[in-house]
Amino acid sequence: MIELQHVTKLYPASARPALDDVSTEIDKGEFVFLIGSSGSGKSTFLRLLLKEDDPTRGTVTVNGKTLNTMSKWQVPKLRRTMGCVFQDFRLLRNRTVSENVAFALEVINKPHRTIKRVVPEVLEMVGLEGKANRLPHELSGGEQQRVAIARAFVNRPLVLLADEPTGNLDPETSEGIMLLLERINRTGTTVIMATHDYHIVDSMRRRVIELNGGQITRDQTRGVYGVGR
Ligand SMILES: Nc1ncnc2c1ncn2[C@@H]1O[C@H](COP(=O)(O)OP(=O)(O)OP(=O)(O)O)[C@@H](O)[C@H]1O
Repeated sequence: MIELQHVTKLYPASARPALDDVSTEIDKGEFVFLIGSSGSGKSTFLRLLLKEDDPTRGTVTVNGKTLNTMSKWQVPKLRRTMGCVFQDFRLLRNRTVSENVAFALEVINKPHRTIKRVVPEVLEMVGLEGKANRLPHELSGGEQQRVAIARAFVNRPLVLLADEPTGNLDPETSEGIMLLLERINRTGTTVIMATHDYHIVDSMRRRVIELNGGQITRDQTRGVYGVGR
């Protein structure tokens, strides 16, 4: 479902490639940890999957579509099949919890009656059913991340990309977030998560792809974070 073939990404004015001849495949329904030190290329990897950037060389395929040759007007359709979660939550500050989630459906023109039905369902799934009318600043960090996950998942994406989703959270709260991502993964959604959190990687024992200087140096099923931490 996701394939990178000999992908190299060189940013302008940088001597070293952010990704250097990366080839890998990720199947539907997999849960993959993307690990590696700061600057190893994890975010670049995720950005290429979203076509936020194009590779300098090589091809990126998502769900049977080659992104390199995809025209601009097709990009929103691609992104509709992918949900994203970030370390800093990125919620709309002046919108309530339910408005934040509803917004993801409004922008793709879902009918009002669908939005009214689906938003409470997904808020219940993430454990926020009593907090629909709160503003983001009235929530804890873990709760804000749950809203972000609800927003990313409400459209039932094929893939969920998470860039350090537990980076701002304490270990206990992180565990709750991981249980939620596991639950989403069990619905058949592919989850790709960039992380530095070795406790999480070691306890979950899922596929681990390690990047080092833009190259894949390890790809292990049921992997651990590794010795180099
Ligand atoms: N827009 C950009 N312009 C120039 N260089 C960039 C840009 N984005 C990233 N880079 C460089 O590409 C390399 C890979 O960066 P990337 O953000 O993908 O790493 P990362 O593994 O996600 O790091 P971190 O764990 O710190 O988030 C780094 O050397 C970085 O400086």
